[in-house]
Amino acid sequence: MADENPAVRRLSDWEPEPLRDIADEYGTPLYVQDVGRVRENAVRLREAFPDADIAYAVKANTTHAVLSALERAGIAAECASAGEVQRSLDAGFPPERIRYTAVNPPDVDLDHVCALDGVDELTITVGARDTLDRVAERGFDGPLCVRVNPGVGAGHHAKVSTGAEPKFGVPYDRAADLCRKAADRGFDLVGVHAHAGSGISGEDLSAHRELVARMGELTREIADLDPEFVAVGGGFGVPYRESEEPLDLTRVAAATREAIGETDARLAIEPGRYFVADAGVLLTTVNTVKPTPETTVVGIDAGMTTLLRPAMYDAYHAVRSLEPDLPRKDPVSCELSGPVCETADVLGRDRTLPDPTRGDLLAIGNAGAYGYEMASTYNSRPRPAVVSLDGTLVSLSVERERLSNLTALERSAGDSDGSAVDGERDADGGTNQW
Ligand SMILES: Cc1ncc(COP(=O)(O)O)c(C=O)c1O
Ligand SMILES: N[C@@H](CCCC[NH3+])C(=O)O
Repeated sequence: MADENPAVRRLSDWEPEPLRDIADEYGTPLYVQDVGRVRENAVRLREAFPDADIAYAVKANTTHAVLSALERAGIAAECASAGEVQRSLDAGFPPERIRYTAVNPPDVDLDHVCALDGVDELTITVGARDTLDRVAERGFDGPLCVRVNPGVGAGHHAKVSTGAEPKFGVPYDRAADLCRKAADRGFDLVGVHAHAGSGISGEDLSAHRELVARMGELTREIADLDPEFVAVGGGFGVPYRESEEPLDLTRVAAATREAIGETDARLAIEPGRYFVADAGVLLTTVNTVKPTPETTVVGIDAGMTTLLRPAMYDAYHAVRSLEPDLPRKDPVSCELSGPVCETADVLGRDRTLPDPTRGDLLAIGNAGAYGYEMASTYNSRPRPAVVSLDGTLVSLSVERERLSNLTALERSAGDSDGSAVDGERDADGGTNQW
């Protein structure tokens, strides 16, 4: 019998017909996110970490459908900005299930979060003494967590290895002191937090173990402060290549429990990618086929502004034609090039496609995490639409951006009628972002 909740959903596992119908109806480029698969990923995380507090790192995919599904599944929300906090509240997360991990937070973010109804139930994680002072200035007296720089980083690329970057968290050997000072100042110190980086593979868990061991040690050092939880971040990788094996979550959980050692604090984890990556595909249409001496260039309507990961991290995403098996000529090796005027605008090199032809529909795999979230409007390219899939239910989650949206915020000198517009300084000198 087929496994009802397999550890990975590969691009080849997606049924082509429903995706073709969705592309016909909504056009391309288009992200399709299967909310049912997001729930399955949540179930496997729960089974592997039955005693842990599990949060979803919202930055991976903030679509309302994803957030509300995870809220209903009882998962918490880990947020990197006031915008993510607001989206989580809008999706129904109660403040007590929201953790705001503030990294060099702009004033507007702290102003917004600290003025929210129920802010005294929401946990703010601070990674600098300055941030502690700034939340105190705003009267925050809710649950507080200290982000620690564990000095151990990991991840699929140097640009996503955070654990040893000075930007993130209080240096490990000063963390206990900051926790004590916070408690002395009357803060409700509920936990400590660290995150090694993103895309940790099962092949080498040594960095993860080391980070967890250090956090266990720190938790014992401040045991007299009674921390409720020790958060060891997210970063669980997913297989992007069809040949890669999925992460063995049970093994990761066992390694985590062993490394953390004795503590009364609850373990907390906050994966992002793991919940959503294999639940999403990006659909794109071939618009140009150009044989060259080096390769066949296959021009598509998605590019680095739609899916930034290949340009930014040299990330690999599987590609597949969704065309029916017509009699086609031999498969060809090709380069998938986007419409953006940048050399980096290539979503895949040395890929084999069956006789690519103008109008073909292609699917790009594992696009559910950090896909739409990192889309931009560079080259004045409107961002794509997002459709959610839940069983047989298909619904539009995010409308396709239009050219008129791109210019909607523009002002010309002399346009102003003297009234305040968003982005101008308001009366007390702040900039209004809401
Ligand atoms: C603090 C923090 N927590 C969690 C995550 C989620 O990482 P991932 O999506 O790799 O699980 C990130 C992103 O790397 C992060 O910065
Ligand atoms: N955006 C990165 C991962 C997240 C890093 C955030 N700390 C990626 O697409 O792999």
